[in-house]
Amino acid sequence: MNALTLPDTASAPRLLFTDLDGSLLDPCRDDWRAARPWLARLKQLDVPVIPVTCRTRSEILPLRQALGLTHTPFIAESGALVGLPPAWRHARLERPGPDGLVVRALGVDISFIRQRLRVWRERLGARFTTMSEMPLDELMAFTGLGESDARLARMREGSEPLLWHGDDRSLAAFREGLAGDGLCLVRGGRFWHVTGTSHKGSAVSWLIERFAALRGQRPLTLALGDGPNDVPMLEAVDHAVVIPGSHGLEVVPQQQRLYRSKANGPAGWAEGVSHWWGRAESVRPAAMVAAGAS
Ligand SMILES: O=C(O)[C@@H](COP(=O)(O)O)O[C@H]1O[C@H](CO)[C@@H](O)[C@H](O)[C@H]1O
Repeated sequence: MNALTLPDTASAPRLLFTDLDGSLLDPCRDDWRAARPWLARLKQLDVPVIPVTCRTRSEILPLRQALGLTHTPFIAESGALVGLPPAWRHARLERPGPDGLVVRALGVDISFIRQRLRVWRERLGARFTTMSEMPLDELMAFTGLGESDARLARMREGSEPLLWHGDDRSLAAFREGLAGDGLCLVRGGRFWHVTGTSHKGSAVSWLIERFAALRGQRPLTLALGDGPNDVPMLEAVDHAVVIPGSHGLEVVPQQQRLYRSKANGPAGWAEGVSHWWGRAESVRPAAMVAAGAS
C-alpha cells in the first residue's frame, strides 16, 4: 500500500515505473511515438524510467536499447527478475555476469513452476496451454509477435504464461492448488501468468528500498499501467495512472492518488505523466553515482 505521506514533492528525487504493453507501448506493436517527448525530458532530468513487465529478460534487453533506457533497472516476468545497472548495485556484493548485467531473481525458478503445472494438470485435469507448449506459428498469430520476438518471449526464467480453457470453478481450484505450492496466478493483457509470490508490486517496492538504501533518501514515485496485474505496482507508489486497456478487464487499485487517463497506450501514458509531473521544471533529478555503494 502506498504511504499516506509523500516525500517533499519539491525536493525529492523521482522514479517512474511503467508497464510496457498497452501503456508505454502501443497495445498492437512496439510503438511509443506519443511518449517520446516525455521520455526525452525525463532523460534530460535524470529521472529513471523503469520498465515493469511480463516480458522476459531476453525481450527487454533489445527494447531498452531502443527506448534509450540502458542506464535504468528493469523488472521482468511479472516481478520474478530485476535487472540492475551499475549505479543500482552493491559494488562488493553483486558482480555482473559476462554480459555486464546483474539480474536478481526475486521469484522461483521456471523448472519448479513447470513441474507443478504438470502435477496440477494431472491431478485436477486442469485445461490450459502454456506459452512454451504453443506451436511457434500459433503463438505468433495469437500475439502478433514476429518469429524472433516470439522465440525471445518463450525464454522464460521465472514465470509461465498460459491460456486457460476451463471454466471459472476449475480455475479457482487450479489457483488454490498453485497457492499451496507458493505460486500465484495473475492476469496479463493476453495470458494468465503463473509466478512465485513476487509480483510487480513487490519488485517495485524492492527497487524503491534499494534506491533509498543507496541514496539515503526516499524517492517520490509514479507508476503507470493498464492491466489487473499492474494493480500491486500502482498501489506500491505515491502517484498512479491507470491507462484504459483494450482487454475490457477491471483495474481498481487501492490508491488515493490515482489518475485515469482518457487516451490509451503511449498517448495515455504521456497524459498521465503530464497530469502528475506536468510542471516538469519541478521534477528533481534522481541520478545515481556510478558503481553504487558497497
Ligand atoms: O500477458 C500479456 O498480455 C503480455 C503483456 O503483459 P503486461 O502488459 O506486461 O502485463 O505478456 C505476454 O505476452 C507477450 C506477447 O503478447 C509476450 O511478449 C510476453 O513475454 C508475455 O509475458
